[in-house]
Amino acid sequence: HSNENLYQAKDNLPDYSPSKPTRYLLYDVNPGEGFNLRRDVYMRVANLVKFLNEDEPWVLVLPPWGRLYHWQSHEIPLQSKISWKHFFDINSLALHAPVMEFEDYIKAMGNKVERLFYLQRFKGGWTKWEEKMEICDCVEEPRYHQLANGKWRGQFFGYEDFVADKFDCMSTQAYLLTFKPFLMKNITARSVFLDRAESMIHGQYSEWSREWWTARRSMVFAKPLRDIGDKFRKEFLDSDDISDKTELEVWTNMKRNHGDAKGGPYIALHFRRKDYLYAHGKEVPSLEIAAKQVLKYLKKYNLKKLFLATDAPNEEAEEFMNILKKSQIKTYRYRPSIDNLKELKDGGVAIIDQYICAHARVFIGSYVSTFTFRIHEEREILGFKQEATFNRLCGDEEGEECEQPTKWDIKY
Ligand SMILES: C[C@@H]1O[C@H](OP(=O)(O)OP(=O)(O)OC[C@H]2O[C@@H](n3cnc4c(=O)[nH]c(N)nc43)[C@H](O)[C@@H]2O)[C@@H](O)[C@H](O)[C@@H]1O
Repeated sequence: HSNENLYQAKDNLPDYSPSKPTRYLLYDVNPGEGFNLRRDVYMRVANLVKFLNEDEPWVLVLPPWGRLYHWQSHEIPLQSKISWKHFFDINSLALHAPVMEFEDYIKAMGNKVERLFYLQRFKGGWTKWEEKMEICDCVEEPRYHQLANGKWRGQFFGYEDFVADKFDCMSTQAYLLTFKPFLMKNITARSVFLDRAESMIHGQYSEWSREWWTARRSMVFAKPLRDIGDKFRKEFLDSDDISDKTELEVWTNMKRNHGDAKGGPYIALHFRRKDYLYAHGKEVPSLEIAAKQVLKYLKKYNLKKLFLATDAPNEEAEEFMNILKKSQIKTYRYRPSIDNLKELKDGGVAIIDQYICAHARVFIGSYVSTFTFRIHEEREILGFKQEATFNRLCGDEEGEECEQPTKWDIKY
């Protein structure tokens, strides 16, 4: 492992037998999926690589970010080929499983992968759950095509020269651990690409939540994004880690109890709008009713400031803030300049929003939004009381007593 671009925590890795060369696992996700579901898929693939490393040296190649449906800022150039270090702290990821950026993989192994598998369902679906996987005909038209030279081309994150030597569709209905014997025994390729990796199932959550949380805890946000979040907290929200009791440690040493964290003197709201109005209309309140609910929380916790994270168009956000203003509530939003936006990109801004939400005294989220879920988890890691975290806005028709989010306990 002399490659300096391979981030790995040395004391986290077993002694490899020198006879086993490093193998590489690459993956991608259904193009329609958003940023925060992709983060969940990462946790599964990272755990697969972690378990592979118990027997063989494997490195997880991080799929570049880009071309996500929700990244709609047109003021900045096409957002693609963004490396992971832009959003996450790579050294923290590497304390969980060996990882490397895609660009570094290309430098080491060239513009190709040996085997490419397109994960798909079984034809005809299933009636009873049983674990199985099988290389077979493609159920749907795959998003890869063969070139005259026999190699396979596909989207590959916008890397136009990248190819696969061999392509197969593979029907799977399996937990991630079942992929381990397949990768170790059934195939010998040094590099393997799993597309549609979201179909890989983590494992039964009750038994597996510790493993899931370990991977989750390693997903620390990149330092420059945390710094911007901290600056905003200090400047506008009277919030800092010492008074809020939210100091970060290296995640492997960090273990907090519910109630250890206090949070800054503000309430944070993640108000998902746009496509959510169509996808979950019943559970998304009108601006008026949302403001009413927020006021109730502010009163209950005796707070005056609201931090608003939202994907709403600007005019809609302004309208919402004006409603609250009538009740003397000042609402803050993180709004980067165009230059900052160019640097941070939509994904960086989303993370700063999540980071600030994670540090609030009380958080209110949006119904079944993975953006909200990742904030819940961040707050579990920091050690907030659960009643300060697992709250959501209720839809107008649902009434104020609507069912609140499931408490997703951190496990160490
Ligand atoms: C309806 C479904 O919603 C699912 O989204 P959901 O789980 O909320 O969460 P995500 O998968 O992250 O997708 C939502 C995206 O919208 C932007 N976004 C949403 N809320 C905010 C916010 O408060 N601040 C900022 N800065 N950006 C926000 C951001 O780019 C984020 O990644 C999608 O994954 C599905 O594909 C589908 O569209």
